[in-house]
Amino acid sequence: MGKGRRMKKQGPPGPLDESLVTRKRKDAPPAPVVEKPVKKRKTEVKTPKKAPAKPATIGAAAKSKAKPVKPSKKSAPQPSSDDEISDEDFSDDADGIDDPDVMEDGLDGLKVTGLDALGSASESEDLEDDDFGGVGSDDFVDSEDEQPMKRNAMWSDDEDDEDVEEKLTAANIEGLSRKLDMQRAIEEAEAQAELEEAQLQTNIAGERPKILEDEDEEGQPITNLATQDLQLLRTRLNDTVRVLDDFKNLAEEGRSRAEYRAQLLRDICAYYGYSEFLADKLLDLFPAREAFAFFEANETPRPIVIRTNTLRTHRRELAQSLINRGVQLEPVGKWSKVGLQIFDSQVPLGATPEYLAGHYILQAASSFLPVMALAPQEHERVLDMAAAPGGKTTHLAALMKNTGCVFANDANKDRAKGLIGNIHRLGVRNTVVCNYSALEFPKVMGGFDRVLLDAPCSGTGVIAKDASVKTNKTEADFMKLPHLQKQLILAAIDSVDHHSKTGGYIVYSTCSVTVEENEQVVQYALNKRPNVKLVETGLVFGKEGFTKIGGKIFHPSMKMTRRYYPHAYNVDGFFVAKFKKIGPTPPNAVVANGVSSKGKGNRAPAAKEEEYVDRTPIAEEDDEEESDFGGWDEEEDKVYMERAERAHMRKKGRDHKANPKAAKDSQNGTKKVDGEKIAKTAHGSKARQAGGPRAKDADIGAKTNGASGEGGGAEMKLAKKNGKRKST
Ligand SMILES: C[S@@+](CC[C@H](N)C(=O)[O-])C[C@H]1O[C@@H](n2cnc3c(N)ncnc32)[C@H](O)[C@@H]1O
Repeated sequence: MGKGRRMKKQGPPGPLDESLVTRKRKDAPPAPVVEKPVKKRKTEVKTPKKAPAKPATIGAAAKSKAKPVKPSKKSAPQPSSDDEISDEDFSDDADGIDDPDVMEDGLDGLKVTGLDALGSASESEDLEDDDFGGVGSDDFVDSEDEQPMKRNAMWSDDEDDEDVEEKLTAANIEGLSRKLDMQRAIEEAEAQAELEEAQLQTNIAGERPKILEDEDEEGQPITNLATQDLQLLRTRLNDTVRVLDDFKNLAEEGRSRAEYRAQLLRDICAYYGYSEFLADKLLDLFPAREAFAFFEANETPRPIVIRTNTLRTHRRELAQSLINRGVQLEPVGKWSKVGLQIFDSQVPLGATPEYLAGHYILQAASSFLPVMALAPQEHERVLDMAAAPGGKTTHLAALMKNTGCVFANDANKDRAKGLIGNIHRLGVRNTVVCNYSALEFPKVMGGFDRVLLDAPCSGTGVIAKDASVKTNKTEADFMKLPHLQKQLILAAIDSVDHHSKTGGYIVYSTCSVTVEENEQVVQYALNKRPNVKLVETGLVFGKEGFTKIGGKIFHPSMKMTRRYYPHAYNVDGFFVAKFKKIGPTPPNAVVANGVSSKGKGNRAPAAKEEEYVDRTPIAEEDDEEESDFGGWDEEEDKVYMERAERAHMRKKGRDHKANPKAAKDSQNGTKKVDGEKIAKTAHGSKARQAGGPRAKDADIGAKTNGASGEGGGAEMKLAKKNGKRKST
C-alpha cells in the first residue's frame, strides 16, 4: 500500500491549496460516480505547434540515461505572500517549551568518519548526468551582473534586444500557454470533482465525521473503515485534517487531539508508504493541513530545471537554441537570472549539442539557493567542502567569472570523478578538486574568504526524487548524520578567514527538512563558535527557520535561516543558513571533535570544557607583522642578522670584517650571541638551540641586547612574533 509514486502533477500554486490535499492517489479504486463538470474554455484550444525537432548528437551513455521531459504544471518557486508557519504541534503539549538544554545532542562521544553511505539520499539531489567530458571554448561572457529583470520581459536580465526577446518569448510561449491552458482546464475539473466528492463524504458523515475506532466489549477496536481501501483511507485523511483544523466544532465528544493525530499518522503511513518513525518526524513540522500538502507534494516530481552556464553562453541564447530543438521552456522565476524550467522536450536534455558544449547543467532549482546565498565575489578563495557532482561548484565558478580559486572537495573519490567531468564540460578553470574528508579542514587548507557546506543529509527534502527515503531512514541515521553535520560545520567555520576583506562567510545547506539536521546543527555551531553570527541569506523567498518547535528553542536569529518545501514553492525541500565569521576562534571554544565549553550570550549552555585545539587557519595574505611567521622574509632576515652581528662586534671593539668565521656564520644564517646559538628551523622560523635553563637567560639577554642597541632587530622581531603566536 502506498508504494507507488504519483505521476500526476501538482495543482495550482498556493501553499495550502485545498486541491493539494483532496486529490486521490492514481492507484486508488474508482471514485463513486460523480459527474465531472468540464469547464468550457473561452478560447479555442488548438493543437500546439511545435518547432521541428532536430535530432541531437546523442552519445551512447546519454541515450540510455536521458529521457524526454514531461511537462510540469506548477510554475517554479514564487515568493510566497504567506510565509508564516505555525510552530503548533498536533499534540496537546506543544506549548510551554522552555528547556534551555534542548540543543545538546548527547552524541559527543560518537565517532563518525566519512559516512558517504549515509549521504546517499542527498547525493541524488542533483539531476546532473556526469558522463560527458570536457568541450573546448570558454569565450562566453557571464551575464550575472547585468541589468535587473523587467516585469514584462522575463528574459531581459541578460539581454538587450527587446524585439528578439519578444519573438523568442512569443514563439515559445504560444505553444506553451496552449498546453498549460489545457492542463489547467483538466486540473480545475478534477479539483472541482474532488471537492464535490469530499463534500459528499462530509455530508454522509455528518457535521462531526466518524473517524476514530470504537472498542467492543472486550476492548478490541471495531474497525470503522477498511484501511486497505485507498479511497476510503483518503477520505478519512481529509476528515481527520478537517477535524484537527476545527477541533472544537468537529471532534467527537470525549476524544483528544492526540487520538486524531495518532489516526492521521497511521493513515499517512498506510496511504503514502512511510515508516512510522519518519512520518511522525515530518508530521511534527507542520499543522495537519500543511503536513497533508507536504506528503502529497512528495508524490509528484518537481519541475525539470536547467541552469545556464554563464561561462559559456547567455540564458536567452540558450533558450533560443533549445526552443529550436523543440524544447518548451520558461525562465524559472524572477528570483534567478540563469534558471530555465523545462515543460516539454522533443530531445533528451542530457544529450543536446548545447549540453555537450557545457552551455547548461541539469540542476534542481533549490540547488541554486545556497550558492546565491554564499554570493562569492571575483578573485576570492572559496571552499566547497562537499562538492560532488559539482552543480554548486560550477555555479560558484560562474559567479566568480573563472577568477580567484575554488577548492572543490568531496570525500567520495568516485563522485569526485563526476565532479571533474562537470568542471571540464562547463569550462571551469579556477577550480582545484580535492578528495579529503571535510573533517580534515582547515588542517588541509584554511584562510578561505567563503565556505560552502552543502552537507551530506537524509534527503527528506527530495522524497519525490528518491522514494526509498520513506522507509530506509532509521533513528540511528538521525543521530549519526546530525553528529557528522555538526563536526563539518565547525570545520567549515574554522576554515574561514575572519579578516577576509571581501568575505568571511559560511553557508550551510541540506536537502533535508528535519530540525535535527538544520536548526539544531546551526544552533550547535552558534553554541560552540561564539565567533560567528547568523546573517540574512539575501534570498527573496523561503520560510523562516524555526525558533521554537517540538520542545526545542533556538536563538531568535534562526529566523534568518530559510526553509524550502515542495508544497510551498514546488522546489525540493531545502535549508539554507548563512554565517558571518566575526573573530578568531577563542581559546575557550569547543573543538570539532564534539567536546564543549560554556556557551555565551543567548547561546545555549553546553556541557564541559576540554583541551583547546586551535583550528583557526593562518591567513596567507595577512600583513607580515600581523601573521604568525607567515611572512618571514629570508633576505630581510639576513640583513638584520648581519647588521646585528656588526653592531655586536663594534660593541666588543672588534672589526667584523677582520673575523672571517663570524662573517661566514652570519652568511649561513647562524651566529653566536653570548654563547647561545640561534639557528633557522626547517620551516624558516628561528628557534633558540641553547639547552636547559640557559635558554631562558639567553633569551632575556638577546631581548636586552635588542632593546638597548641598534642591532636587535632580528631578535626583537622574533620575540614579537613569538609573543603574538602565544597570545593568538
Ligand atoms: C549533498 S551532496 C553534495 C552535492 C554537491 N554540493 C552539488 O551541488 O553537486 C553531499 C556530498 O557530501 C559528500 N560527503 C559525505 N561525507 C563527506 C565528508 N566527510 N567530507 C566531504 N564530503 C563528504 C558525499 O560524497 C556527497 O557528494
